[in-house]
Order: sequence, then C-alpha cells, then structure tokens
Amino acid sequence: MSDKLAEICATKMGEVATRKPKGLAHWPSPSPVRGFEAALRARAQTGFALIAEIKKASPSKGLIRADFDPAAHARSYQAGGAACLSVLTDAPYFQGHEDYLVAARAACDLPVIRKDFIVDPWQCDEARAMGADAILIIVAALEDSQMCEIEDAALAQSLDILVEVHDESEMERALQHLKSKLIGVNNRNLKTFDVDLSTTERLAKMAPSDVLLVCESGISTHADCTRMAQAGVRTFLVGESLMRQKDVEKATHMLLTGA
Ligand SMILES: O=C(O)c1ccccc1NCC(=O)[C@H](O)[C@H](O)COP(=O)(O)O
Repeated sequence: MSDKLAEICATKMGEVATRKPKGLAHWPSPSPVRGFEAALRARAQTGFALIAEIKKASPSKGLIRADFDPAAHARSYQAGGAACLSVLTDAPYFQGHEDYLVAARAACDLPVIRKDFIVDPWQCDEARAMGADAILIIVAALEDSQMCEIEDAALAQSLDILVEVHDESEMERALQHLKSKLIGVNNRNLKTFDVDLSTTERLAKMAPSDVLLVCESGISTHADCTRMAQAGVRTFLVGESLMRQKDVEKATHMLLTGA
C-alpha cells in the first residue's frame, strides 16, 4: 500500500472507530436503489458509458472547484449524457460530504456511487441509508477477508460494487476473491499521483469477458476515450477534467461524442 493510501486509510479507520453510523434517523426515507452497474452496461453497448464525478478537491490537486454546487453538477452531467454519478463523501482529503451525495442524487435520475474509503462493513449500511446505489472497494486498501466482508455487506443492501485495482496483483486478488463483475482500473499511481493511461491498457488483457472494466483517472478528452476503446474499455470514471469546465453539460457531451 502506498504511504498516501495508508495515511488516508488510517484517518478513515480512526473516524469509523470513533463515531456511530448515521442511519435512518439521519436520512429518514432512502429512495429505492437505482441499478448502477446495469446503467453502465446498457450504455456501453451502444457508446461510451460515463461515471461523472462530483469532486470538490483532491489530495493531488487541492481545491478543484470553488463555486461548488453538487445539484447543479448532477443536472449538467445528466443532460450531457453521463450514465451514473460518483460523489466524494470523504471530508479530510477530498472536502466531500454526505450531503453532497444526497443533493446530487435528488437533482437527477442517475444511479450514484458513494466514493469514499470503505474500511468497515457498516459504511455500506450508511451508504444505502444516505441513498447511494453503489460503493467502492479499493483492493489496495484491504486484506482479502476485509474486502469480502465489505462486499457481502454491500450486496446485503442491494448495492452494486465498483472494485478498484491499480496493478496486476490487485487484479488477480479481485478476480479470485470478489463476486462483483464491475472492475475499475485506476490509472493514478498513489505514490507519485502521476496518471498513466497505459495502466488500463495493460490490465484490460487480464479481464474475463463477463467483467465490465472502468477506466478511472486521467481521462480528459474524447481521444482518450477512443484510445481506451482500442483496448476494449468503453466505460470511464472522470472527475477533475469535467469539474474544471465552465459549461459542464457541453464538456460532458464533447467528452462522450467528440462533438
Ligand atoms: O484524485 C486524487 O488526487 C486521489 C488521490 C489519492 C487517492 C485517490 C485519488 N482519487 C480518487 C479517484 O479515483 C479519482 O477521483 C477518480 O478516478 C477520477 O479521477 P480524475 O478524473 O483524474 O479526477
């Protein structure tokens, strides 16, 4: 595990150990789950499928968007053609908040992943209570037994799971131990924060045909998407490059269609 990821996970474990899960008392009426993986699979059959990320700040770039409005972003992403949303709820490193997920999901019809560092199964219950449709499992952050427990907790809540890998050994662990067929290859090196799209091209060769691969991080143009499609990957998770745009709807459409 990289030093940065270890630091983030230690912070998250401290937080999880010292506070109680927020549940139905906090979010009294979670709406029915929206199919996250199904939406991506449907869209990837006919074009590029986009998970558009609502990301105020990041460890690598600091503040990305000062005039941050998650509901407005959600509407623009949907109008621009996104299939799903990703909303950062981690506060210490991404300046995220659970309220951003609630606001974004209420503003559109898209399925939403709670983008956070899930280190304890109860975070899955909390994710569903706030309205999330999917959670992230970061293979690099967890032991095999931990990631299986978290996956089972997510499935018990009818949540979809995006499994995130960075290299060959993490891809092998994901394929060997987890049930989810939605696997994201993160192109960001967590030691240097450099992004290298060839990571997806390399790891795509390892994925069985029933796995839907998601190319994560460092995508900023339609040409990037077209390049990834040569490796058989038609599904993308994009944050920063869209968050920095003035006209988010137009930029989302341009990313997906090239026009
Ligand atoms: O974005 C970061 O700086 C970062 C640093 C450390 C751990 C994770 C990080 N990002 C999480 C993500 O997976 C990205 O937000 C997501 O793939 C979108 O990437 P991008 O399009 O490059 O914003």
